[in-house]
Formats: sequence, structure tokens, C-alpha cells
Amino acid sequence: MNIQTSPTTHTTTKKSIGKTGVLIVNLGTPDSPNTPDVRKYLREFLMDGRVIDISYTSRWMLINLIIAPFRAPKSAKVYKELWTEAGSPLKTYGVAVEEMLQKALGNEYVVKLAMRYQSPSIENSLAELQQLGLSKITVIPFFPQYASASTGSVYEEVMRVLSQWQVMPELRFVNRFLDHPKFIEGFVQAGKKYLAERDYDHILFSYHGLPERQILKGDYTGKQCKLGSCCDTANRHNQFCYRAQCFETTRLLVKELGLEEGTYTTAFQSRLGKTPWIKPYTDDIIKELAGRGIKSVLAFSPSFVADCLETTIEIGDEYKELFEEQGGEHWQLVESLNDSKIWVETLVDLVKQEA
Ligand SMILES: C=CC1=C(C)c2cc3[nH]c(cc4nc(cc5[nH]c(cc1n2)c(C)c5CCC(=O)O)C(CCC(=O)O)=C4C)c(C)c3C=C
Ligand SMILES: [Fe+2]
Ligand SMILES: [Fe+2]
Repeated sequence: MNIQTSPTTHTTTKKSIGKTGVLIVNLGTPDSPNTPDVRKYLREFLMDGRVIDISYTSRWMLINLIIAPFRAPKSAKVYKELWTEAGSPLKTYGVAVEEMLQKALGNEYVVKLAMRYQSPSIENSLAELQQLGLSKITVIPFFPQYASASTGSVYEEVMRVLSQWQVMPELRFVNRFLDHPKFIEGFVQAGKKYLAERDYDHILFSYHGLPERQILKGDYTGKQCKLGSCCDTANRHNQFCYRAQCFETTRLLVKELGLEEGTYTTAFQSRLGKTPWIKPYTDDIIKELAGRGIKSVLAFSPSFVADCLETTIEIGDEYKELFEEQGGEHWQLVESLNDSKIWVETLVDLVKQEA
């Protein structure tokens, strides 16, 4: 393993021993928007058996015969639209939050950013923490709702790396934080800015989707989740059902925003492949809303804590275009938490929660 050290790398000193490491982890993004880097990213991401949960051989064929040759160039085009001078927003917000959180937590903590796919890798960021002789490590996957494809995959990679360490420090994983009041307040504050500017006919809460079978596989009793109204209310039986967690996130946001029944919808975006994904699908809902004469929509994306391809391009551009094609007039995306103060405060609480 080749560990790259940067000038800001902490080194083991008497002062670092006994501190707590905080590993913040987001999904990952290509190193550049060029096709070879996008292909490399998609290969690593989609070869993860928690993301595409089919047999290794079928996954390998899908990635190498379809995704790498055909999807990668298409995705690269969209990544070029997303890219800023500073790079991919997912990564630049991650770097900003890493620095802000370090400042907010102070000297007793060492904060490191990692990406589940591509760079900085979990392996390299953990190796930097290992050298410090820390007492504890807290891992915070940047996914508000638990899913095997996101949070579960981060856990698996962290455990794989740590299993090779001689000394394993005390370890804590933050499993989900959709109901943290500051996380909710962050989206409420962002949304209220737009609601103060004008009236909206409808509010849409669009979450990243998942193949239905991934939800059903997580229901060990085989009896709880029917992917229908059973996900509408959160309870101890469906605490790990991603669909139920998304409806719960909507319920908490709706309460704080003071929205009335019938003025909002929860939906799921980013479908890939031909198998059924969790419903309702965001594009179907947009067509239905426009068909009902809805002219203006405010769209939240509360499964992402940083703006990325799925928010800026998919919701901000592609769904806007679809809505307007169907007769809609005004479409507005609410920005994600990004590098906001309230998001850093949320993270401080999540780190200190154990005390
Ligand atoms: C089977 C495919 C996919 C599953 C399952 C999946 C789950 C999942 N993803 C996120 C968060 C993000 N996904 C992003 C991009 C993205 N996702 C998939 C596929 C699956 N995701 C693809 C193919 C892509 C790449 C984009 C494309 O080519 O269309 C991103 C954005 C990354 C960026 O660089 O901006 C995020 C974030 C979650 C939280 C999740 C499970 C709940
Ligand atoms: Fe995704
Ligand atoms: Fe469910």
C-alpha cells in the first residue's frame, strides 16, 4: 500500500496519543470528468456487491460489456457540466467540511475525509489516523438514511482495513442521522429561503432510489416490508428499511416546514437497469403533477448532504426540463447542506453523542 502524505498530515507525537479520530466518509466521485477517470470510478463503485447485488460474474459482464463502454462516456459528459474550477462539488464540500469540523472540534480530535470510492480512499485516510496512536475512531458515513449500498458498504470497507491492524482502537459507527434536529433544520432553513420568495404549488422530496430487492433482503423476518404503506410510518420493525427512513425524513421536514397534507410528495430518483426500484419514481410524479396543472415545484433532496451529480444535474437540470416539457413553469432545487454552519454543528453533535 502506498500512503501519500500531505503537508497537513498529522504525525504521531505525545500530543496526538489519546485523541479521537473522526473519519467522515462520502460516496466518492471521479478524479476528473474525463471518460477514463469516470470509467475507473464507475468500475470501482458498481463492482461493489452491495451496490449491484448480483453474482460476481453477472456484475463483471454488466460493468465491462455495458457500463464501461457505453455509460461511462455519457456520464463523463454530465460530469463536465457539474465540474467547477475547484473540482467535483461532492469532494470540494467534503474538504471544506473536514476543515470546518476540525476547527469546531478542536485539539482533542483529528478529522479525516475519505471517499468510499476513488480518493482519498478509506484505506489511505485510516492509515494516516493509524500513525497517530489514537484511542478511538468515530466513523460518520455521510448518508442520513441507512442502506446496505451506502452506509453498509462504508462499514464493510472500514472493517476490512481495520481487520489488518495489530491494535484496534475503540470504534464507533454512526448508523443514520435522518432524525437529528439540526440535520432537519439545515434543510428547513435552506427551503424557507425559497418559500419566503414566492408561493409554490407543490413540494417534492426526491431521494436516491434503490432496487426493491435490496430493501426486501434487509427484512430478515421476510414479513415486515411489502414496499407499500408499511413504509409510511417509522417503527422499530422497519428501522433499517431505507424506504421507511425516507418517508420518516419527509414527515420530520413537513412538520418543521408546516406543510399541509396533499401539498407534498415523496419520490425516488436515479434508477439504473431494468429491475424494479422503490416507488414512486420521481419522473412519474413530475409528469403526474404537471398533468394535474401544478405550475411550480420546490424540490428537496434529503438523501444527500452535499450537492452532486444527483442533485445539481438530475434534479436541478434534467427534472426541471421534464417538468417544463410537461407544462410546468417554475422549478427550484433546494441546495444541500454542503458547507453550511448547521451541517458542521450536526456533525459535532454526532461526534460528541457518545459522551
Ligand atoms: C445499482 C446502482 C446504484 C445504487 C444501488 C446506488 C445507491 C446509492 N447511491 C447513493 C449516492 C450517490 N450516488 C451517486 C451517483 C451514482 N449512483 C449510481 C448507481 C447506484 N447508486 C451511479 C451509476 C452513479 C453515477 C452517476 C451516473 O453515472 O449516472 C452520487 C453522486 C456522485 C457524484 O460524483 O456526484 C451519490 C452521492 C446513495 C446514498 C445510495 C443508496 C441509498
Ligand atoms: Fe448512487
Ligand atoms: Fe419498508
